[in-house]
Amino acid sequence: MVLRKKKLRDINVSGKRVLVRVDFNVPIDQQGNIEDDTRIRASLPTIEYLLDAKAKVILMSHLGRPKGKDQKYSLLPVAKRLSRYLNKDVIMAEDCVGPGVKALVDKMKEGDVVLLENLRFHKEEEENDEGFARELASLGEVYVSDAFGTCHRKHASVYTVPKILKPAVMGFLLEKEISYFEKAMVNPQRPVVALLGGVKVSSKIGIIKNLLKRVDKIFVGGAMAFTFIKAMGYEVGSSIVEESYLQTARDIMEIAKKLGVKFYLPVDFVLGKELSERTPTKLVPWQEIPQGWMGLDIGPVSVSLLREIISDAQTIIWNGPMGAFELDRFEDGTYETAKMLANSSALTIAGGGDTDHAIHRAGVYNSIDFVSTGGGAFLELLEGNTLPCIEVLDNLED
Ligand SMILES: Nc1ncnc2c1ncn2[C@@H]1O[C@H](COP(=O)(O)OP(=O)(O)O)[C@@H](O)[C@H]1O
Ligand SMILES: O=C(OP(=O)(O)O)[C@H](O)COP(=O)(O)O
Repeated sequence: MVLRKKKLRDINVSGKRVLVRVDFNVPIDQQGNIEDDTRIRASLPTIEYLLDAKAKVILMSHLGRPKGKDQKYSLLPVAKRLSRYLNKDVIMAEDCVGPGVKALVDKMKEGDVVLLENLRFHKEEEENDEGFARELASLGEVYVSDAFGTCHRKHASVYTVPKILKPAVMGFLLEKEISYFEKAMVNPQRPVVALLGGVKVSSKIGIIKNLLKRVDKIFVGGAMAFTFIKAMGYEVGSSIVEESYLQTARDIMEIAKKLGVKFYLPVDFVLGKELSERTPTKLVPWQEIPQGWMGLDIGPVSVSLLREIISDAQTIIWNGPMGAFELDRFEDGTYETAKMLANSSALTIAGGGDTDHAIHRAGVYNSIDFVSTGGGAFLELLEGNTLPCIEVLDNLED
């Protein structure tokens, strides 16, 4: 992955219709209130730059996974929020393609902002339909990609439009995501420490294997730890275990040893009888989990161990909660991890949908160097995969 030679600052956008693919896929509650607008704020530098440069800004995004035109998934609440941040009108288009939209963008003036309606109201978006991509492309004179969270999807607006509409460049958010990722994974300051959590070894196996090649130390917490502990022959009570991954877990520990990567597991756990707020709890060392109890968070000694592990780190990468943090009784391990990163002088990078959520809830979002706006896209990068929509931009002729 390379940062393309031609950047947003290098092209002339003054007076031009600039079609910007953003990821405004934000959580919205039943009453239409935006629960977390991080992704909207993350694209403000690109939008504000374009407005300062006197462009006509046409924004497009998907929201959720609607089946057809379901107004529950309208981007109208996003237009209202954006309007507050920009302190100017954001004109909500009735659709994202069609004669009405064409007429609307044709009469835009410099400094106008139009938000197209949810791209996924048309199945052609996810089908990566070329005709649909051409219709979208015809709305602009310049293309800017700022939708990092969607870059792992080969969808029309983010994968095919940049092949049609030139010049096509990355927005500032995309550049920032890539440059932080490269600082952590390609040319990192060492020692590099990876902290992993979450539930399934099966879904993180590619990430663990890729990280083993790149980091100096790795700590595996969350429910994943129990597959490793069981693989070593210990009792884990009714904790979540992936029985079919026990050998994989042994292989991973063996690879770590061969590569000289220090591999750590939690040394104590907060247990519950069940995954519920009302369950009784118990704190035990890792080798003493009784029958009928499940590990739902890492304990305080594990938190101290983590503090020790990261004490000399120059780079820390975190993905996956250390426990079932959605329940108050099992939130401490995850929140302490978040706070530790926030207080560390290392370069700290985190990502993943639940990890992002946990960092917000721990109240330390602004103290971590970089929290990726991508869930799936960030995980793909951690796994060592390239993102198709970034590759498209990398491969364009300047
Ligand atoms: N010990 C545990 N038992 C049950 N669930 C756990 C445990 N540890 C972590 N989790 C759960 O893991 C989930 C997040 O995992 P994951 O999806 O891998 O994270 P991310 O979205 O950040 O990549 C959370 O819902 C959390 O409750
Ligand atoms: O929120 C997103 O992905 P994420 O939940 O993995 O971060 C992106 O907007 C992509 O959405 P999708 O997973 O419905 O294709």
